[in-house]
Amino acid sequence: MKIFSAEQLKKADALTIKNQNITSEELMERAASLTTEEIHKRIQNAEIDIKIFCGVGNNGGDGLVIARLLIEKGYHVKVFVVNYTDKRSDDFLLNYERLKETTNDWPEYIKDEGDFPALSQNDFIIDAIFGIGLNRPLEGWIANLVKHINNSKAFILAIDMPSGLFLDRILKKEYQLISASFTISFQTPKLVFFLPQTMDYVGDLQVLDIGLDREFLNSEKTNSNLISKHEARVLYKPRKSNSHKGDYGHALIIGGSYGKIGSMVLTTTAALRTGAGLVSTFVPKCGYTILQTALPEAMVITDKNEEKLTNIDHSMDPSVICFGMGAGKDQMTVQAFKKLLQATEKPMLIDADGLNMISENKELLEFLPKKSVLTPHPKELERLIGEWEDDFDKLKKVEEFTKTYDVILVLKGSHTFTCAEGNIYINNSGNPGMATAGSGDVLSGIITGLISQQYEPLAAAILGVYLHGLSGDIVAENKSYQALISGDIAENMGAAFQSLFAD
Ligand SMILES: NC(=O)C1=CN([C@@H]2O[C@H](COP(=O)(O)OP(=O)(O)OC[C@H]3O[C@@H](n4cnc5c(N)ncnc54)[C@H](O)[C@@H]3O)[C@@H](O)[C@H]2O)[C@@H](O)CC1
Ligand SMILES: [K+]
Repeated sequence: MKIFSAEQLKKADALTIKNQNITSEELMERAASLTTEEIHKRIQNAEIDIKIFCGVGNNGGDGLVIARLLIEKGYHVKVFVVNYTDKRSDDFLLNYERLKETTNDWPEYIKDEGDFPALSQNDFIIDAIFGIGLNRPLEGWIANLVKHINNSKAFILAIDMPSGLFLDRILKKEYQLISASFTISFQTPKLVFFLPQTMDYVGDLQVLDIGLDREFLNSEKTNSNLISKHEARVLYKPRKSNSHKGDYGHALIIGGSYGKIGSMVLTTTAALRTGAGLVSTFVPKCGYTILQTALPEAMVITDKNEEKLTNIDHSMDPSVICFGMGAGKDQMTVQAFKKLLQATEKPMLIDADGLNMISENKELLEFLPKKSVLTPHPKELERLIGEWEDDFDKLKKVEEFTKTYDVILVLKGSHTFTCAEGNIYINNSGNPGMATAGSGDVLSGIITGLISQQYEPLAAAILGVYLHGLSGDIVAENKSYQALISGDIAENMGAAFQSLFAD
């Protein structure tokens, strides 16, 4: 699903109104009635106090329509108008009049701290103060109102987006914004819903299709995309019935050191479970028996050294090389890695200590094969590209890095971002149970397994990240977040592939 900027969303609204020959007020009614249906579905006529805070722009207008429709369904609703300016949008005014016609209980006005209502944690609060029209940080009594709402500990539903959040920048900590329990957003999600610094303010997310102009949504260019099942599915390449293992490539997985051979087992299992035709591993001698025992399907070649990699002499022509898991950073290993990079032309996958070695020996960067996939977690990324001011600055630096070295960066996190060629693909599968040792090793194996099967490295990264999350979701459903271990993610790749096409 494409992710648009505020300007693009406004353009989409305007085009929809024109092409569907409707008024902006009808579009607002549509968005708000779909939202009301969702609320009704969830709270099922519960006897709770619903308190709706409405701004005086169109986000407030949405709030007024939701209030009217909820009152018509018999809910107990109290509306507060957050009077941050004397100007009102036309659709706010129109719906203000309509609300008055529906109920004799006039909305209360909030003009300063003295007007703040008492809130209880049993209230159901709807935040319709600001949406995509916010143009400066919240200040004065409005900021205090947001603090008051957040402090209530009530359930907060944000309409379109939490008030105070910007779509294109991160505010300094001192500024207030609504910390929502749930956000219902219109048509397309917003980038800030997925950034580590802002995602917590959004709570659970639901995006409602409000029927904006299809033509615009399909043709408008954007560089951010959310990858859900539909987007992942189109990347999948079915297997021909007339095929043999040679068609699915030969993956060579290199890494491990004394005490860290387990990471190699995880990566190798994942590459096999993802469908690589052949998988060989290259490990220090101490890994031989472990890998041969754990994975009879894999071939094992060893370094001369017992405990670490010193000379990667493989004399093969693998379809893809994956390097770094558990490799350590010994100087001899750095030299072996350098030689490997110099001798490799095909895109590689580089993870863990492979990335750390590059960060500590920046001269290695110039030998990176083009289109290689690098999979750093946040600390590894920081070592690689340096510190960033905030998440937007990070994305800018990541873009520069991927363009300079012509590589694909997979930024691992609760929402993993795959970045290449100025584009961002945000993953929408996975769960907190996957924050566990070895989860990244499994991801490396999955992506390697896909590249081995002739997926383009970028497609392999996007699909691999999605399948990794999907497998984790399947495991968590059966085992809980706590009991999920990374080997389970590799073992359940079969269920993940099946689930990719199950609706
Ligand atoms: N345009 C449309 O057709 C639709 C719009 N919708 C809603 O409309 C929203 C956007 O509405 P608006 O563009 O009216 O903008 P908002 O309602 O988000 O903001 C209203 C106004 O607040 C003022 N403002 C901004 N920052 C402020 C601050 N820090 N302190 C005080 N005042 C400030 C600005 O003058 C701005 O125009 C969307 O988020 C969505 O909720 C939906 O109804 C769907 C259809
Ligand atoms: K809002």
